[in-house]
Amino acid sequence: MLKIKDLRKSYGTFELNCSMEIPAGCITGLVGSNGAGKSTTFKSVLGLISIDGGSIEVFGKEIHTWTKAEKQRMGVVLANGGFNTYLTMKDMETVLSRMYPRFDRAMFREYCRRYQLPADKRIKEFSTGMLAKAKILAAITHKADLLLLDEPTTGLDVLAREELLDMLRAYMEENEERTILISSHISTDLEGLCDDLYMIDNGEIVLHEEMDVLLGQYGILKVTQSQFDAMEKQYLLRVMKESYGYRCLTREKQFYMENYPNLALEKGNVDEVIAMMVKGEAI
Ligand SMILES: Nc1ncnc2c1ncn2[C@@H]1O[C@H](COP(=O)(O)OP(=O)(O)OP(=O)(O)O)[C@@H](O)[C@H]1O
Repeated sequence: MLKIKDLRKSYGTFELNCSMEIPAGCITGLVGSNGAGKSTTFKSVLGLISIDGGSIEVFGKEIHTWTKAEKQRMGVVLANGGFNTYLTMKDMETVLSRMYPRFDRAMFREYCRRYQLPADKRIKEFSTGMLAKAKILAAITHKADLLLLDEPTTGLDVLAREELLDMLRAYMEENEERTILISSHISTDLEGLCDDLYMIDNGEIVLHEEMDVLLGQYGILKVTQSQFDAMEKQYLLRVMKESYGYRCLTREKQFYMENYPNLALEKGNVDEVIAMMVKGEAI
């Protein structure tokens, strides 16, 4: 559905260099800290910035060959901008219905009602959470095949985030070919939503893993110096020195559970895996 190959973009000392494949029918997450390159990746895919190299293919076509038809098949939320806040939701309904043949007016109105988004108030007067919801509505109500969502949950409280994630799940269930690429720095959002996860750090993809594998097979070992010296290290991805000895990230939790039952082993969540991938040393 979306293929990014050796995408390069430099801003001064920052260099983005990434490859990703987003398969149809999947929700893929892109997680990374502030300034890691998430928005730059999204803007590149959308052709909003010029790139320094690499190729980007959506629906089997390179971005420079896209026509209106390809653009209409995408729904987008940008972290910053990309949204005319002088409009009201009523104006937005008119704009979207003109832009997109598949715009679902009934769905738009139903969600405006459910989210208590007033029809006649300018969007620039909305609260942060209301704006986030309005952006999502604009992205999903034209039945897009591919959603590109850059930090869509920013500014939402816990309940509103859950609502939004449920909305995305429902969106996927309507058609099994639908595809989402979503970025967030709230990893719990991605844990419960995504099938696949990319981690980006300082412009580079440092990990690509299926979510089930990440949550099921990754583990954090906390070991003393002597335990570390004695243990098998071939299944360790990263190691970090700690006051008690070492913290180690493994992708083979089961191996250590079976062979070293006395070692302290924790299930790794996405945040811990990210921290280890970024701050730990490769072994
Ligand atoms: N227009 C620009 N001009 C100069 N530097 C830029 C520009 N846009 C982005 N950058 C730089 O590129 C790097 C990556 O920024 P980007 O916005 O892609 O990160 P991000 O992962 O989306 O971060 P955040 O989570 O904070 O939104 C940063 O160092 C940023 O300062």
